[in-house]
Amino acid sequence: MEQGPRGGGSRPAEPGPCLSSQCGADQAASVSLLSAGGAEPGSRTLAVAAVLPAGGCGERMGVPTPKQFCPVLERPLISYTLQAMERACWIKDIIVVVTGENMEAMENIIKKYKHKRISLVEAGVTRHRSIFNGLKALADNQPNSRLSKPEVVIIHDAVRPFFEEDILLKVVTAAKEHGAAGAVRPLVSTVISPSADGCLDHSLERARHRASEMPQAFLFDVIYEAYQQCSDYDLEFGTECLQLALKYCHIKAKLVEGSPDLWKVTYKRDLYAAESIIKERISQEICIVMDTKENKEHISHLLEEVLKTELNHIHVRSQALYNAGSDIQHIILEQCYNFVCVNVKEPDFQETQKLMSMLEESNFSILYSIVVVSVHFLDFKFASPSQKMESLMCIREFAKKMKKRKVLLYGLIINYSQDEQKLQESLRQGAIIIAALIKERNSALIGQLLVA
Ligand SMILES: Nc1ccn([C@@H]2O[C@H](COP(=O)(O)OP(=O)(O)OP(=O)(O)O)[C@@H](O)[C@H]2O)c(=O)n1
Ligand SMILES: O=C(CO)[C@H](O)[C@H](O)COP(=O)(O)O
Repeated sequence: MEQGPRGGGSRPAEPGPCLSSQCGADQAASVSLLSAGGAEPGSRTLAVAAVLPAGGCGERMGVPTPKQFCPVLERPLISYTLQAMERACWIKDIIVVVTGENMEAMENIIKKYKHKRISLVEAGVTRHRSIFNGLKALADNQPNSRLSKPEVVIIHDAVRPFFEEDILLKVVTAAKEHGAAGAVRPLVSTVISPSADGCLDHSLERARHRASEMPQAFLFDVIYEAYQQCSDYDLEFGTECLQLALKYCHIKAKLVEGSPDLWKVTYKRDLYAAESIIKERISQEICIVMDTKENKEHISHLLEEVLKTELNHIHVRSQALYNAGSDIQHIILEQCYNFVCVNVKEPDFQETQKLMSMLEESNFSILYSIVVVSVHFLDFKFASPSQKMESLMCIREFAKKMKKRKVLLYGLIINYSQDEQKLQESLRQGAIIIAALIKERNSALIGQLLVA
């Protein structure tokens, strides 16, 4: 059964050229055609839409939830794909094709993560049938549709969350010129052909073949015509849209080399790989929140210096607590989801509490959990870490409360020794613990007090 498109977002008011990935979701709705050297001044704009098949059941994943809805860092996989697609503000409409039974779940995801420009269409029983349904929704003369036919359509699997705007631009530009285009990768394994008795018949020369990945893009009229003409056999068993354009419209697709991250999440191990990639990406920035920015001898600055040297692949910046409020939103918008809050004043937990209130007021990230490491100093020669721990026990309850608001809060006590060498050693140990907490984002460890 098919269903007409259900709008999940609003259409941009005025189409206009926009090539920056920074532009807002509602800003522009068309892309200037690119030459090899960049945007052609004065070139006319191109209406582009995208169809994302998301109507599969993920049999090979072997879990009850279809893989596109499986949580990765507590957020459904498909939300990452939509976020990546939305970054291309020149894509006018994004058609997500889902089964009737998952329609409501999809609507909730769109609402929760504030996805824009999305319309939902009901899936077919195979991937090709789902894509065809998505294309039908974009074709002319659809009753009660707010969608209009694009010149170029991108087709991209909902379960390929990692792609940059650059590859979208490349396939769209090539599709405009050649009629069809798709991302490809070198083969990892050699492809062999078995004979009926299960023995090797022949093997293909690996260097002469490519793995077909996504995204792909087509002149809309070409791919729509191909789907209208193709046989039931193609719709049932076909796996390659570029082949349909060749077979039915005699269009030879341009092949564009893509990045290794374009792979399709298929097996359970792919979910672990996806999680690692996302963790790696969001652990690249740390903001140290301290009570002062001036005194370079201050312990906060010593910690900042050690973090910079020990974690040299991570960008470390600092922010004075007294005026952090207005800047927190900005810091998160700049893709920083990690804060180290240095507590030097009494009572013990004051600075961290202040940072938490600021985070709450700033209506923080809806996309990723934020890690906050609450750092406390103590000279172990004069007081034992267990004494300090007692005074910091409130962190447990506080961490539980903040977890509900997508903040992962951990505590860290660092030995503030008068001995320069010992101090450097515990600061180094502290930096290693901070890096591990940020990298792992382990919710089982929230509210724990670690000692360096
Ligand atoms: N009837 C179908 C089947 C698949 N897809 C979508 O096509 C993409 C790529 O297909 P695939 O990886 O094969 O997904 P599944 O069919 O879900 O996986 P499996 O083959 O393991 O069951 C996925 O986003 C999937 O949701 C679809 O929209 N409609
Ligand atoms: O790579 C692709 C097209 O080039 C498709 O993602 C792939 O063929 C889908 O096939 P299947 O649904 O059987 O995994």
